[in-house]
Amino acid sequence: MIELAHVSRVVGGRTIVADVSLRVAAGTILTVVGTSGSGKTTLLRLINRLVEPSAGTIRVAGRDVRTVPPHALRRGIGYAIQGHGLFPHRTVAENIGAVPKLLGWERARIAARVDELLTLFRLDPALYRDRLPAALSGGEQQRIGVARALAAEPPILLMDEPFGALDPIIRGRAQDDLKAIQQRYGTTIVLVTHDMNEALRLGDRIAVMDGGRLVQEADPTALIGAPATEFVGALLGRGDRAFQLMALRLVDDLVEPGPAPGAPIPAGTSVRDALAESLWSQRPALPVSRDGVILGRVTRARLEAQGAGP
Ligand SMILES: Nc1ncnc2c1ncn2[C@@H]1O[C@H](COP(=O)(O)OP(=O)(O)OP(=O)(O)O)[C@@H](O)[C@H]1O
Repeated sequence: MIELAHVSRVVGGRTIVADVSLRVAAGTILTVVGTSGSGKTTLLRLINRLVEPSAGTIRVAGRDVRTVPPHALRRGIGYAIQGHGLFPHRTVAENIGAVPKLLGWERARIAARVDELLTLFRLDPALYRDRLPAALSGGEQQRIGVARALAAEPPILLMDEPFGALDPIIRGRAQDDLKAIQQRYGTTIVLVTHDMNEALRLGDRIAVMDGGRLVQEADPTALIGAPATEFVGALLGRGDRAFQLMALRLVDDLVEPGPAPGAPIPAGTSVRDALAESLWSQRPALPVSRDGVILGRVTRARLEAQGAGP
């Protein structure tokens, strides 16, 4: 668990993080959004002691971070940043294996972990293991940066715009991969992003920063349904909120008995994608299947109702 209590950071007389208190429960994802310069990166860097607070207390797994030497603290906290920060003269395998090597892992264990992570990020180990960062695309470098942060299976992962340079398709996949990894290892993640849809999709909870202050911290449905301030509403984009809600919900709970024409959509499809398919294919009801078996149908009326406000 990560706990911030009344944390501030003042630089040159300017308050860049102002009296922030929040908790990130173990095994959950907190996404941090806000305008440029609102203090998001600083908040992240306070957690692994890349910068020190001017006031307040930060606890990681119950320990005040001031009592833990920074290098020891950072061994248990993965850090992935935009621009990835890869070592240019080391291969992909050496980059990913850097922290495990520091921790004294055996070579075979490091090699196995490198291959496991490359596979997880859909990069063929045989093709990528021995390349230098310069021989990778920007998106590949970014994925290696995230793989490196995950290498020693840290219980906590701090991520600063980790998917910023990725195209929308790879970005969507990288988000899915991150969710899968997080669920598999029970990692606690704090992720800074400019992208509200990314924040809603990944966050168990979302923190909204404005001018160094934490203006709201809530789960995605509560944030969309009841933005605390005008600023949060504007950041969400009022015109999108029905669709944002629909993107969070799955068709699975809306399936009813009965027939529907055409190709089925798989269980696990979001309400938003199902509605889009219903509109596009001009079908007022769609069959829903799981593993090739038809479960029933979902009607457009039921899909539409999911976009209603509180
Ligand atoms: N060492 C420093 N000295 C002076 N000002 C700083 C320092 N570090 C950060 N700031 C200022 O503090 C504010 C918050 O910076 P921070 O990087 O945390 O914002 P951010 O929300 O992550 O912004 P962005 O989304 O643009 O990356 C900015 O106005 C920045 O210029």
